Amino acid sequence: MRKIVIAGNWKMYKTQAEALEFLKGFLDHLSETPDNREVILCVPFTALSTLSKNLHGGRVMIGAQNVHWETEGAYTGEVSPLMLKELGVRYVVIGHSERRQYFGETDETANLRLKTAQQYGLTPILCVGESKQQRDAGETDAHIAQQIDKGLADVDQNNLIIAYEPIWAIGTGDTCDATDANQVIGRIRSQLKNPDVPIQYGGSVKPNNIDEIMAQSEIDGVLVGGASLDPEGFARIVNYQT
Ligand SMILES: O=C[C@H](O)COP(=O)(O)O
Repeated sequence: MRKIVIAGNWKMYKTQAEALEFLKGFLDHLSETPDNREVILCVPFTALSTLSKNLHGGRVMIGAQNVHWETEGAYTGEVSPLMLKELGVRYVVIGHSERRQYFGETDETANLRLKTAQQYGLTPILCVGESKQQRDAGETDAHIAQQIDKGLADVDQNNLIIAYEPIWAIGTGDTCDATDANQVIGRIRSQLKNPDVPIQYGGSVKPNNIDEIMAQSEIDGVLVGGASLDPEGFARIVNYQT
């Protein structure tokens, strides 16, 4: 059985104090859920240490939102996989569309980050997805196939999560139709060497659409942006009903 992975991506939100405040409310609202449901909070670098100390040994795990491909070096502003490991980080988001759009991330740099993350025992979450323009031009599958092909070159598919995030659905409230997302994810899976890689959907996931999204056969979890900032709402997403 493929595992289910529910991850929050806080992006550039929450100070340490706000992160602690979130945690109190979030843990209070989490119900007992099946063992195969992994829960991850991907938070800013500045909140990793605090969350790690306060979640130690619990069921909620910590993820970062980026990692450099070298262990150390003269790379001002970057953070290495060793630095993340030391803080108890287990997961790292790689190749998010916002990193591609604003910070020059490419399939090639995502590939370097993926390989180094795995080398240091981190599980990467590789983000892929098409723009509105690409979707309208009928280029969704070709674009994603290229992101997967280049991004996963020489990558171990036994320690990997993929997130399908149509760019036009991110932060817009314009969720991709669940059956449509299911089909795209099915086609991504058919391109993988390991069909058991968990594949998430991301893009305007909310407490009121999570049940429908998770009812789809190919969707193994969600990567949640805005709705993961609210403790009660994100707990509802984690506690989705089957
Ligand atoms: O990483 C998360 C995605 O960018 C989705 O963000 P959103 O849930 O705010 O649309």
